Amino acid sequence: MSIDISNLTVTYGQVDVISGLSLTIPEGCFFTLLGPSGCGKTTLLRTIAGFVPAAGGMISFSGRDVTRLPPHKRAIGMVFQDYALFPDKTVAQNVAFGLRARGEKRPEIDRKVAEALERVGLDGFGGRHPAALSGGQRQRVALARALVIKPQVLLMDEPLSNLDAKLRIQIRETITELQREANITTVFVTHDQEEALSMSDLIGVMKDGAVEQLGTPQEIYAKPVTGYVADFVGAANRMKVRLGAAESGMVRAEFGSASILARNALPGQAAEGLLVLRPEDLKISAGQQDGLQSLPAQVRKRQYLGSKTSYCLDLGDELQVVAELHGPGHDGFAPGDQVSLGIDPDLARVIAA
Ligand SMILES: Nc1ncnc2c1ncn2[C@@H]1O[C@H](COP(=O)(O)OP(=O)(O)OP(=O)(O)O)[C@@H](O)[C@H]1O
Repeated sequence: MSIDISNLTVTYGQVDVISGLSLTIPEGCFFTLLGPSGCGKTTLLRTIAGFVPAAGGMISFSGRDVTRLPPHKRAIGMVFQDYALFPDKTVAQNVAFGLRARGEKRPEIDRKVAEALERVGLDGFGGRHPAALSGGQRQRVALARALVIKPQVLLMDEPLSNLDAKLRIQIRETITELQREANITTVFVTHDQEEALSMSDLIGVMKDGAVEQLGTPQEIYAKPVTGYVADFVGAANRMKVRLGAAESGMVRAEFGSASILARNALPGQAAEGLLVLRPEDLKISAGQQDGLQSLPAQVRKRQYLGSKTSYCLDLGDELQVVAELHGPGHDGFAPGDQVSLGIDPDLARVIAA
């Protein structure tokens, strides 16, 4: 099923939380809504599910208008942050719930429940109650319950947030494996950029009830179109720059008394822009580096992080950037050192200010 959202408006009281949002999620896609608390991710997900009514616009699943349908008629499976299991039912009864509601027969239910539990790695746990399970196991039960009804669309609202870091990575893998196996169109809500980047086919970065940028994880990370996206996904140095002459996709970005060539990712002609430099794309050396543009800099602070070292560098004119070095000798510079900051013009981008 593809999901088509067109001109959607969602209102709480008098306030439009989502206004005129349009979005297409292709069939089989693992789609993530990523954004900070309060940007409207959950509201959009719950509107797709049918728990929150649309005040305007249309939602359709592969061409079928579902805007006015209640959740149980939308063929969706849903997984919540707090698991939402029935505490007085066993694991097997929890997973069987949707099949029972559909009036399926006992042997068929037992077979499907056993198969679903096996797929999420909970073979033999059917007789336990949720209270006798760990958080990760509970979320696996919730996943089995959502998938056992063979939904056309899987909707997940921060399903990993209550789990510790190690479990989160394990369940992340379980979810993506099951999603790929069933090729089920999935909408996943998170505020965690690592989850979004590692799991998704497509990410919609949300801000104030709108999708600010839609793209693959690689596009969102390497080619953010606004400062908001650059800042929210990964760390980024952002600098207001004046723009000099543009030439074949490149533009001269001027700041303080220095300037560099950078990729021009601005939609039109502009006098100003925002230069975005990822810390890991910057190089530091004692002298000029081949093929890179060099700026004189002084090490202000150094933070040793084991696999890498993060340096805060003064560029003069009260400008600072953070550069991260990896590989042998990454901690080889000290505060006060005069260095050369190397910038690859292809990895420096100017976007709208
Ligand atoms: N039932 C409600 N009544 C009124 N306002 C609401 C209601 N639910 C959410 N809101 C408001 O709508 C906006 C979007 O909330 P939503 O829960 O969709 O954001 P979110 O991005 O999912 O945030 P979080 O990550 O914190 O869950 C917020 O400003 C929130 O305060």
